[in-house]
Amino acid sequence: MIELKYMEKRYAGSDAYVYVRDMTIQKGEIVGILGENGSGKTTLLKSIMGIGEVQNGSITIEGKPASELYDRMAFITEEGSFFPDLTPDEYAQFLAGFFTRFDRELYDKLLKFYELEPEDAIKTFSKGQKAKLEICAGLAKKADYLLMDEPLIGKDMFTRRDFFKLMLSGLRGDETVLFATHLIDDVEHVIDRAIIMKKGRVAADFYIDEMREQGRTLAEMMAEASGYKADKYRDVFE
Ligand SMILES: Nc1ncnc2c1ncn2[C@@H]1O[C@H](COP(=O)(O)OP(=O)(O)OP(=O)(O)O)[C@@H](O)[C@H]1O
Repeated sequence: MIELKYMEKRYAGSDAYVYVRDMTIQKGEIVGILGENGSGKTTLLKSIMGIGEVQNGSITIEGKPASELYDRMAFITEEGSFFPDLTPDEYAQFLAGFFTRFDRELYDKLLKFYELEPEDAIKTFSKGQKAKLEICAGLAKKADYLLMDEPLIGKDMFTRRDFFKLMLSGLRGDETVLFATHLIDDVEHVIDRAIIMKKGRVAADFYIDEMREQGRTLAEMMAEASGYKADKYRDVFE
């Protein structure tokens, strides 16, 4: 279980402010963290991972700080956590030494699936290939808490589809998955719950089953929670 209470995050030299009063994410939930650009999705995920200091409040995972559970947590981001001079093979050796559950066999199978060359320097990979490597590493960590920040951005349609199939097939069922994305059509059928951020606050938090029972779609919920106005663009021309 992930618990946040009165979390306040400010960045030096910026007015940005992310505040979460009370949020509990149960074990086994697959949660979409949604919201417009700059709404606080990455800040929320990084704070849960214990990356960067939060000024106030508490964030615990199973009652402990993230630093005590590092080898049961994985964070897949666009930025990547690999060292560019290493090869995927060398990167795996590093990961195996650091993450006790690292599954080398799965990692190698994923590399093969994504057609990534284990002996080439990572710095020679394209952006998409680097992101795929990050997915291989993240999934092979066999983490209980899998946090992902836009792992699908810039990926072609087939890569996105495969990603969900790979991720969901590899889960045991008790992992907690947090998924920050703008690709709501892709995640609507994958997530159990949606948390919509707006200007650093939680604007909506609901279960997808309840949403469907009300005959609503994620796109509608997003537009409502974000206060999106379809004709706002006209202001530019007035
Ligand atoms: N390193 C930083 N220094 C200063 N301000 C920051 C920093 N990182 C984020 N912010 C600010 O914090 C707010 C939340 O940013 P965050 O990256 O969490 O949003 P996001 O929802 O992930 O956005 P996007 O969808 O564009 O990736 C924004 O106003 C942003 O400008």
